[in-house]
Amino acid sequence: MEGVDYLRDERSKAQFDVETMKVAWAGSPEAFLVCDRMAKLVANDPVFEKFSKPMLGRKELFKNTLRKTAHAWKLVNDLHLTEEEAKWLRHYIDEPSYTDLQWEMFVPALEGQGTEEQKKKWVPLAKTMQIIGTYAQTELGHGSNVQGLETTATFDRQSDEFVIHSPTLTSSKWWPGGLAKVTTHAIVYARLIIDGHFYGVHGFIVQLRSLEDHSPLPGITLGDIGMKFGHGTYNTMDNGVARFDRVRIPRDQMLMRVSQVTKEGKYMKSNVPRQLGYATMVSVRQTIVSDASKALSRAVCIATRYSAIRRQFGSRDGGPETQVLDYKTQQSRLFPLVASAFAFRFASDWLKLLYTDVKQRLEVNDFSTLPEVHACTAGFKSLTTAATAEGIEECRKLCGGHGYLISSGLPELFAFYVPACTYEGENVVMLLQVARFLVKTVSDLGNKQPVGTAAYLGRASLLVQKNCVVQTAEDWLNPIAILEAFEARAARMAVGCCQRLAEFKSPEEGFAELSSDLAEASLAHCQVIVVSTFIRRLQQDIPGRGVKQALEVLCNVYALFLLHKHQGDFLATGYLTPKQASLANDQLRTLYSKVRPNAIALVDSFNHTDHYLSSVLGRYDGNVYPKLYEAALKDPLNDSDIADGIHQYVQPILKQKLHSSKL
Ligand SMILES: CCCCCCCC/C=C\CCCCC/C=C/C(=O)SCCNC(=O)CCNC(=O)[C@H](O)C(C)(C)COP(=O)(O)OP(=O)(O)OC[C@H]1O[C@@H](n2cnc3c(N)ncnc32)[C@H](O)[C@@H]1OP(=O)(O)O
Ligand SMILES: Cc1cc2nc3c(=O)[nH]c(=O)nc-3n(C[C@H](O)[C@H](O)[C@H](O)COP(=O)(O)OP(=O)(O)OC[C@H]3O[C@@H](n4cnc5c(N)ncnc54)[C@H](O)[C@@H]3O)c2cc1C
Repeated sequence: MEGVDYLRDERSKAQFDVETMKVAWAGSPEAFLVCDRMAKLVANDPVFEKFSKPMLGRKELFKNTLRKTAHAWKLVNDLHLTEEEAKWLRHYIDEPSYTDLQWEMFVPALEGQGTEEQKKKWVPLAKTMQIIGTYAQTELGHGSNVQGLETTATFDRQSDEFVIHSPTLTSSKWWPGGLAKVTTHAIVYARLIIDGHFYGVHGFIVQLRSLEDHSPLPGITLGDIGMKFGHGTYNTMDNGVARFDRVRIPRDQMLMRVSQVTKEGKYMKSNVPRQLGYATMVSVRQTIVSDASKALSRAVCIATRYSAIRRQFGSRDGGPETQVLDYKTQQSRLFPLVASAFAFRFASDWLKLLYTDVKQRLEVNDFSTLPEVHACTAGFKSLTTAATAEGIEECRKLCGGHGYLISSGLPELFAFYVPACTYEGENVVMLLQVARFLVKTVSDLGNKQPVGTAAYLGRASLLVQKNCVVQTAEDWLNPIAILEAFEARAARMAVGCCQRLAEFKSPEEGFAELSSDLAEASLAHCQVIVVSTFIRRLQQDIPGRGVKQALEVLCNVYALFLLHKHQGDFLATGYLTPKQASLANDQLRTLYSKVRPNAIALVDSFNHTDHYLSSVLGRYDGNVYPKLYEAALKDPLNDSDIADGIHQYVQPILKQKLHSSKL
C-alpha cells in the first residue's frame, strides 16, 4: 500500500460526519462558506505560490510580499469582497505583511481611540488604503512597560501643534510592522507634555512619508531593524525603526477619545478610564487567540496525516510495519494537541462574544466588565500562544527527521508563529495582569460576589475544603467532576497566593516576590475558563452523525491531559489523591483509543488546503514519498552534479591528499 491508500483507508474508518464537523469547526455554515471560498481563491491563484519563498534573498522576499499584497487588494476591489472575506483572504495568503498592521491595529486604533470627528476624517482614508498605517508603540528601550515610553509629544500653544521627538537612542520606535519601508502614517505613542508637565502616554497620528514620492518627511529617520528568526517567514515584513527630530503635527492629530488637549493647552480627561488607550491591544489579543487555534490545527493536521503514513518497526515476517500513529506514545503527544486546537477554537469564539459585548458597553460608557475582559484576553493570549508554539515544535518532532525539512512546512510555521508569545504583550507579563485581577477578586470576596469568569471564586471557601469524589476511571468522564477539579485547584492556588501576600510588608513587595506562583495561579484560572467553555459548547445543539460524540471525547482528552500535565498542582493543593490522578491517566489512555479511528477525519475537518498547509508531509492525498523526492530535486543545489565551489575548494584538498600519500 502507498500513502494514498493509507489515508483513504483511514478516512473510511471515521465515525462521524466530516462535512458537519467542518461547520462546527468554522463556527457556522456561513463562516464555513466564506473560509472555504477564500482558501480556494488563494490556493488556485499562482500569484500566491509559496514554494519558492525559502530560496529568496531578503529584498526579493520583501518585494514578493508587496506584489502579493497588491494583488490581494486588487482582488478585494474587483470581487467586492467584504471586510470579513478580505480578512480571510489575508489569512490564507499566509505571509506577514504591512496590511496586518493596517487592518488589525491602525484602523482599530483610529476607531477605538479617535473622536467622532477624527474617525470621520481618518478611517475612510485608511479603509480605502489612501493612507497606510502602523502601530508605533514599542521602543528600543521599552516594550512591555508602556508607561515607561520615552518619545515625547510637547504641546506648542503658539502654533497649536504637538512636537514629536525622540530624545534618546532608547526612545527610537523599534519593531512596528511596515514602518521601515511601506507605511505613510503611524499612531505614535508618546508622553504628552504641556507646560513642562507630563500627562501620561497617548497616541498621535503622525505622517511619516510623502504621499507623492514616498520619501520620509523632514525630521523623520526610518529604517529596517534587520533579519528575524526563520528565513522565509517574518522577513517578509519590514519591522522598522523610527526617530523623530522635533516633528510637528496639528493638535487635532492626538487621538482624543480618552482625553483632550484644548487650544489653550488645557488637559481634559473624559469620563472614561485611561486603559481605553490600550483598547487596540485588547482587540488584537482576542484575534491572536483565534489565530492560535488555526496555527495549531495546521501543525496537527500535518503531523497526524504523516503519522498515519509513516511506518516503523513491528514487522518480523516482511509484512507492513506499524503505523507510527498506532504507538501510544505518539498518540499521547499528538491527540492532546488535536484536542487543544478544538479547545482554543471554541475559547476564541466565546472570547469574541465577550469582546463584542464589552465594545457595546464601552459605546455607552459602561466600563464594568473591562477588567474581566482585559484579564481574559491577556490570559488567553498567553495560554494559547505558549501552547501553540510548543505544540508546533512537538509536531515537528512527531514527524521525525522529515519534520526538520522546510518542505514539511513545520519549521517555517514555528518560526512564523513563535513571536506571538512576545508581541502584543509578553506572555509572562500578561499572566501577571491576570494575577492582579485574581488578587483583587479574592481580596474583595467579603464585599463583592464575583461574576462572569471569576464566579467560581465566589465558592472559594467551599472549594478549598471539598475533596474530589472520583472513585473510578469512568468517573473522570463526568464534566461536573472535571470542572470542579479545575476550579478547586485554581481557587486553592489563588487563595494560597493571597494568604502569602498578606505576610509581606507591602502588597507590591509580596507581588514581586511571589510572581512565579501568581503566574501559575493565573494559568490555572485561564484553564478553568477554557475547559468550561469547551464543556458549555457541548451542551449546545450539535448536529451531524457522531459529531457531538467525537467532540466529547476531545473535550475529555483536553481536560484530562491538562490534569495529567499539571498533576503536581492538583496534588499539592490537596484536592486530588495520587490514586485519583492515576485514574485520570488511565481514562486518558482509553480516550486515545477512541480518538484513533477518527484521527484523520478530525484533521480533515479543519478543511485546510494543501496550499495553506504548504507541507509535503501533510498533503491531503497522502502521496508523501514521491513528492518529498520531487521537492528535494528542486533545491538549487541539485541544478548540476558539480556544485559551484567544488573545483575551487574541494578538489585541491583531494589532490593534496593524493600527493602526500605518494610520499
Ligand atoms: C500569516 C499572516 C499573518 C497573520 C497575522 C495573525 C493575526 C494576528 C493579528 C494581528 C497581527 C498583528 C501582528 C503583530 C504585531 C504586533 C504588534 C505589537 O506588539 S504592538 C505592541 C504591544 N505592546 C504590548 O502589548 C505592551 C504590553 N504592556 C501593556 O499592555 C501594559 O504596559 C501593561 C503591562 C498592561 C501595564 O499597564 P500599566 O503600565 O498601565 O500598568 P498597570 O499598573 O499594570 O495597570 C494599571 C491598571 O490597568 C489595568 N490594565 C492594563 N491594561 C489594560 C487593558 N488593556 N484594558 C483594561 N485594563 C488594563 C491593569 O490591570 C491595572 O488594573 P488595576 O490592577 O490597577 O485594577
Ligand atoms: C514579530 C514582532 C512584531 C512586533 N510588532 C510590533 C508592532 O507592530 N508595534 C509595536 O509597537 N511593537 C511591536 N512589537 C514589539 C512587541 O510588542 C514587544 O516586543 C513586546 O511587547 C514585548 O516587549 P519587550 O520586547 O520590551 O520585552 P521585555 O519586556 O523586555 O521582556 C524581556 C523579559 O522580561 C520579562 N519581564 C518584563 N517585564 C516584566 C515584569 N514586570 N515582571 C516579570 N517579568 C518581566 C519578560 O517576561 C521577558 O522574559 C513586535 C514584536 C515582535 C517580536
